Amino acid sequence: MAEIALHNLSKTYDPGLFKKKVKALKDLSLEVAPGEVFGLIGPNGAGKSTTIRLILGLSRPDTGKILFRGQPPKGETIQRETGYLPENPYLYDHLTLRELLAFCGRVSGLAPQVCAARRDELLAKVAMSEFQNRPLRTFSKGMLQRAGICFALLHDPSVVILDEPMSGLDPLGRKIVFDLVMELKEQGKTIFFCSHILSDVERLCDRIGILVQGRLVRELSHGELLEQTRSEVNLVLSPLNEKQQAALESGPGGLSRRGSEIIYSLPPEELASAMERLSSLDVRVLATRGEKISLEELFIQTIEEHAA
Ligand SMILES: Nc1ncnc2c1ncn2[C@@H]1O[C@H](COP(=O)(O)OP(=O)(O)OP(=O)(O)O)[C@@H](O)[C@H]1O
Repeated sequence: MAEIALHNLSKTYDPGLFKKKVKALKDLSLEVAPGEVFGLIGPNGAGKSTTIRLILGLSRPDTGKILFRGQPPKGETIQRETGYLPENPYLYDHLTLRELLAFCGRVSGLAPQVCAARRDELLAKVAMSEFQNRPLRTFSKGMLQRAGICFALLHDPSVVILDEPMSGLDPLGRKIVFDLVMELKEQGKTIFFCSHILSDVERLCDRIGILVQGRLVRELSHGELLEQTRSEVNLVLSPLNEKQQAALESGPGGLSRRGSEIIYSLPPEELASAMERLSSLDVRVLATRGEKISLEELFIQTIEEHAA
């Protein structure tokens, strides 16, 4: 049974009189299995945070349903079972980090000794032990992010939902959080996260969904991603006439357009014969691109294909 199942969710925001309604999600369906790491990626405004808010019951869908372990989620189940890091954690400014975590432990019903042990462990992991007695209003963006991570994980939730966990972190902070998420994955936690840092998504996720303008336009398992991003030579070609295009389309490799560029993609072993074919067709190669399609390129291709 799926840990989280979203069935045909739609969500429209109505910003008020004379303002255009925003269709943030359109018929979104996806499932996250227990112990799976699911990465939802998409351009700004694609609907990622909206999806998270719906999963957590912080906002209601217009249509569709959400199931948590096969049941409509109840507030206390979500609170107990999930840990949530929002995109911009809003934490109580006047508390110190230590006070915040003590408060969080009490609300979650943790015994004081358990809470103290979890607090010390998490603070050490995100390298924040030395700042625990400082009020949160004195924290930088990256420090708040690390504090938010401790807040989300203190009660040892089985499902972890992270909205841009690397936001505002320096390279060392990013590595710390990356390692922490990897550790959660190894512990078998179910993780749902959104990030614009695609190299992290690629390394951490068992499955990736690409959201464009509120629609899930592509879903890939890690294996499918490796297959998609296998080695490939991308040649940027001079403009093609119909005859040249037809000749190239009938041979190995694929033609696609990226912006104004015409790209001819083929496996490296086909390169020599392709160059001969291009020369005989009088097609010029303007540039040769990276030999591996990165998730970044796949992401941009997908957005260009689906953006209206
Ligand atoms: N409370 C709101 N009222 C009106 N429109 C909203 C509201 N919240 C989000 N939106 C709109 O819904 C769409 C989806 O927003 P959402 O925050 O889910 O996108 P996102 O994918 O998380 O973007 P980002 O990557 O920039 O964080 C956007 O067009 C946004 O402007």
